[in-house]
Amino acid sequence: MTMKILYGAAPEDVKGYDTEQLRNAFLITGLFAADAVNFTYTHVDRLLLGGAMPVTKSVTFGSGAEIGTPYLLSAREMGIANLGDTGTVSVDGQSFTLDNRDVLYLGRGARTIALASLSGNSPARFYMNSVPAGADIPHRLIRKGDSKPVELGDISRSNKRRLAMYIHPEVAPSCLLLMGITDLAEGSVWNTLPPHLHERRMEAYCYFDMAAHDRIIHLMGRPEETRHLVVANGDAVLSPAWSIHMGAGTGPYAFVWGMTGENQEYNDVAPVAVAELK
Ligand SMILES: O=C(O)C(=O)C[C@H](O)C(=O)CO
Ligand SMILES: [Zn+2]
Repeated sequence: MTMKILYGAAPEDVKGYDTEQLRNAFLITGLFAADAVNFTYTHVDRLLLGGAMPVTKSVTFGSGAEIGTPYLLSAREMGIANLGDTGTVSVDGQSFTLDNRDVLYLGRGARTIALASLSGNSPARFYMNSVPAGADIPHRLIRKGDSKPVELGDISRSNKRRLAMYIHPEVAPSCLLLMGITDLAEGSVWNTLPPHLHERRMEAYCYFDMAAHDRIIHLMGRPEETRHLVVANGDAVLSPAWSIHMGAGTGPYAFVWGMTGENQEYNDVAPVAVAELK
């Protein structure tokens, strides 16, 4: 298991960042390496995010040595989304089978977590978000069919998409983690219109189901001074509370969004008109 640390950055820092500094601070790559578990610990609301792609063997994690607790989830909850083919997650002897776009909620107190693919030829790709938790909530598998769909956008504006809420008070409660998956309609390229800020929550996106040659142009920053990140398949971006987020792809894509902060009010956002962006 690897654990990289990101400290985050303030808007004033970003004013002077070149491309490499911006990417180092906000872009997380290499999450899905074969037979590895790669985590990034961020000081942005202490969101921990990670990826694992078991191919020839199962991979295990759960030690809290890196974060100063007996187990990684001694004081945390976690969402695990399967972005690949079928796989299993075994938690302290309890086994869950996750098909593509199923999400497993792990409550505080889980100790040893083993991840495996049904077939190494078409592996599972487990994407994980974890945040500090203040209560014990039972582990729960949320299948794609159990998620709450929300239709957004308009095909004539190239931004039609279906957002599916998984870890959300109306679907599967958690302490402060929110997690869902947004799929773009065929021919649509734009996500998250209108762009917005949510001062009370940070967010992370993981873009997936992209062709190797495609890229997402992910927009971030203060509305009056935006920046962009060029993002490849399987990469994640951090969106601090002060940053807008939206993006467009050069081909088909989907993304997992995860949030944490003061509340779980999905609609507690301040939209920004596109015409106000600079
Ligand atoms: O396409 C969208 O719109 C989204 O998926 C938006 C994210 O869910 C989001 O930014 C939530 O705050
Ligand atoms: Zn948002």
